[in-house]
Amino acid sequence: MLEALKQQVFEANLALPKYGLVTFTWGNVSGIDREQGLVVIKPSGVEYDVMQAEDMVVVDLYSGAVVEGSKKPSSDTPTHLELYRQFPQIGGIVHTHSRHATTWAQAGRDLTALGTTHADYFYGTIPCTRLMTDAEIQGEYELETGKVIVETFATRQIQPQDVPAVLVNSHGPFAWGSDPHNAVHNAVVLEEIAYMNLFACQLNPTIGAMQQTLLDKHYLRKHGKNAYYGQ
Ligand SMILES: O=C(CO)[C@@H](O)[C@H](O)COP(=O)(O)O
Repeated sequence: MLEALKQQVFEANLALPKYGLVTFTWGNVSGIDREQGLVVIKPSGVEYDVMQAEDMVVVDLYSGAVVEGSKKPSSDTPTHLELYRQFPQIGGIVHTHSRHATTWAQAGRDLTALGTTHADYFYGTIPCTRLMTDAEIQGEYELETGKVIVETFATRQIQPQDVPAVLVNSHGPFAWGSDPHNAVHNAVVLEEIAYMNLFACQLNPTIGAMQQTLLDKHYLRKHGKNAYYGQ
């Protein structure tokens, strides 16, 4: 069942160490079959260099129950599932601890759009969430992490298809896209932007957001008026 999606998710997970986004077994990528209401995700704690496509775990979008696979699904599975349920346009999600994006997340700082590299992929600020409460952390932590991401986009009126990434405060980045490969692509660009912003802000501490006209030009020429993955 879902062999093609398992292969896609497997290859997307292998791209994380390839692009230097993870160390050890950190990070995870998932994909979704919305017709069947099933999510395929990386197994928990498995080294990338021994991982196989058949190790991918299939879980139910709504219950989170494992419907196929012998290994434990990623510890971040409830976060992925909440994002799929609340962001119906996305087809793939990636979580990493890529060092520069995680640095901004630990600092509790948004990634402001400072240049066209950002504008080509993200239509404005990439938000950092609020700190989670003790109750959220001590409760269903991973589910609550997903909820605080959704809350951030709702309260700041940011469309997830226009800004396919977030920094979870004190934790790290999540990125998403039309499929697992696209989600990883966005995660790689996010890390590049985090790296460049770090030095741009040091070189010019008073730097502000880029011109709206330039942001519009670069994002809309690539993604179109619907701003939905290049439509
Ligand atoms: O967020 C984290 C750790 O803080 C994750 O990146 C884990 O390190 C990955 O766990 P598994 O996917 O292997 O369960």
